Amino acid sequence: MASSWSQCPPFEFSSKYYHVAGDGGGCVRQTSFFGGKPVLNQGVGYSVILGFGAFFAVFTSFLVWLEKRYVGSKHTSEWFNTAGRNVKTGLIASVIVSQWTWAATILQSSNVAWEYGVSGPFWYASGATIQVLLFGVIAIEIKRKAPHAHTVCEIVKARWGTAAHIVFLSFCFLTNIIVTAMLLLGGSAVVNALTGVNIYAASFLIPLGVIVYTLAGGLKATFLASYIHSVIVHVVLVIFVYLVYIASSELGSPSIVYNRLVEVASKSRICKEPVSHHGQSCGPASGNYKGSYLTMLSSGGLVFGIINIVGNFGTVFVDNGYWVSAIAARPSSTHKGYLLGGLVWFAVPFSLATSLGLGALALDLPITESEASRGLVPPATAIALVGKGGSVLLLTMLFMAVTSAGSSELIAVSSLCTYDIYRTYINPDASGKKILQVSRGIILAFGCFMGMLAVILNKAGVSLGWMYLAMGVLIGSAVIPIAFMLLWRKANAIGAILGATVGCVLGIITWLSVTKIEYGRVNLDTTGRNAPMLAGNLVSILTGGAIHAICSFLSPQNYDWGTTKKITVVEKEKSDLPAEEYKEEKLLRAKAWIVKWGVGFTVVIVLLWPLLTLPAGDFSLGYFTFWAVIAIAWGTIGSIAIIALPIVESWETIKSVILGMFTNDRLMEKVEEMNLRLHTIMLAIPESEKIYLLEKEKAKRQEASEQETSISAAGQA
Ligand SMILES: NC(N)=O
Repeated sequence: MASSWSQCPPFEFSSKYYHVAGDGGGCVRQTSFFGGKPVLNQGVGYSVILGFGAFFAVFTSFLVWLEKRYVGSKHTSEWFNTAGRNVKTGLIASVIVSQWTWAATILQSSNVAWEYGVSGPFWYASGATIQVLLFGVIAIEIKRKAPHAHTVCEIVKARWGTAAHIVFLSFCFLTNIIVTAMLLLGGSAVVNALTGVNIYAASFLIPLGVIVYTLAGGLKATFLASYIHSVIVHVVLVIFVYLVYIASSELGSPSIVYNRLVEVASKSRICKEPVSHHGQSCGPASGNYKGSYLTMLSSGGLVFGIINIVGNFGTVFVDNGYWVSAIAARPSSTHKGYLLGGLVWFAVPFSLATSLGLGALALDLPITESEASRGLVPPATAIALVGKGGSVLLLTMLFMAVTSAGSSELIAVSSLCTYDIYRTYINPDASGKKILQVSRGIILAFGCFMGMLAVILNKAGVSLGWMYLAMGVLIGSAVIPIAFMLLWRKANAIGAILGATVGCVLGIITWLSVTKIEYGRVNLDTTGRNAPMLAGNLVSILTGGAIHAICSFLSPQNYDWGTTKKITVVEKEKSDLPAEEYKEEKLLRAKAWIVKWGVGFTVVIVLLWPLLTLPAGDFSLGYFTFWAVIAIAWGTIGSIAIIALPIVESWETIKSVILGMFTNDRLMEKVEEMNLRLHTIMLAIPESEKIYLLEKEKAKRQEASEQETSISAAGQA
């Protein structure tokens, strides 16, 4: 610790980031953390991008083949786009977690921790969890009111007609483009900063492996890959959380982190040039109670929280990916999958940013505003704590997040193009084979487009942080109309169209006007500030909903979901699902369950929890330790649940695949052929089935009585 503030370095623990100027210019802080120099060589960068990409392409395609070979799934267009509508709770939860874990979840959450302190990770996590919990209600309504739909826009068209279909299709595509852009902006910036791989090359190469496995296996492939990605993300998450709060020699306990956070935010700290530079963290946090990083009383944190809530409603409710996952879920698993997925996902930004984001402040790293906005806070902390190993871990985690969320975006766009454009407007009688061909063509085309988009945005200087705040202004207006579609029978088409379009235009006008009034000029920097973003986000979502509500009250539709129930499947197949899965009473019970728990947890995490923290003001050491323990426990328990549950639930399938793999293939073929012959014989002779069942029963009884005899003989001996 420094004995005096004028001393250089100001803190011994961060001495390597300061030096004394030779010309008597005093204490000088390093001007940036990365200084434009990568810590890893380009070979590591290409190995991660291409190596993991190739590995997942081969491995996931292999898993899909195993499923086809030993479980007997038929690879029809329905299977490709809906995964058989039979996916269980654990896998759905893991899919939700990996689909919702973006580059921003890992990077931007730590950026807001670095800006606002403890409130940043909290508002990031709570402000983006509630949408998933509440979407559970929509997911059950899909099962009740549009059980054969493939996309959200099919439901829009069935209920509100062609004009609304075109409007909402545009909003859905815009959402996919925004999310994809953020994935690649974050992914390419970190790969470039850590390894020096050209940012444009990274933008094109990251989606490559994803395209291959999504092409090969469709939705099921992305689900299987998502599970593996989730496992890796959670293992790395736990490693980082334990490093910061338990194991690292640089930090290693909540009390060290706490004391350092108090020291770096001290009012008496000198923050003039060159002891610190503009945009680096130094001294009290502006807008926070007593300038402390250890308080929930942060105006910046709260404003970010509100923007975050609005924007993320858009990227869940208007992203076809979440509709596709709900459609793929087994009806009895849907609501539980979304609740579990949401609660486990909370840990990713909360636990990770409470560790790596606060860690960056506690280590007094010389990160610049521009580095933070590009998502470089967590890699900086990872490097400061464990050197190159840390950067490889973070790179791996980020690659998993980008590729699994990217594959979900590919499927979301492909199903929209296939069912809502091709099957609706071009070839309504398309066969399953044709649908499959088109789905694959779109995946390839959108995959290439993803790369080009990232290049354009990187060239335009758009950062991940800017895009993250702007998303709600652009798509927020479509959220309430889309929710009304399945929840409110009075909601009419004209209100939905006006709400979404006028809300969006008003949101953009407000955003740019507030920027001009507040800062005098409109550019990427000023439009990215909190006040204009807050105004634009709120106007967009609220006017969208208000316009739709007013129009619907004036001219209610009084809809009975008759046309949405008539949406047809392409290939009619015998489903493995028992008919009672779709029984109305069962689905109503599931709806009541998710309303209770989804709304309950929403109230707890966006109202109760923050309100209860207010009396704490500036956290004491004990309070912060409790906070850190929650972050550690949530991260650990969530990780165990998301890793173990899908395996436990699918254990029978895994066993039969393993058995199949280790049994002679030719033998399996013979058994299958014999089975087919016997089946044909039984069909031809109806009594044979009855005789077979009687014989089976007789054999069972005989076996049981033989066992009893041998047990009593053993007892007598
Ligand atoms: N998925 C998000 N908002 O990180």
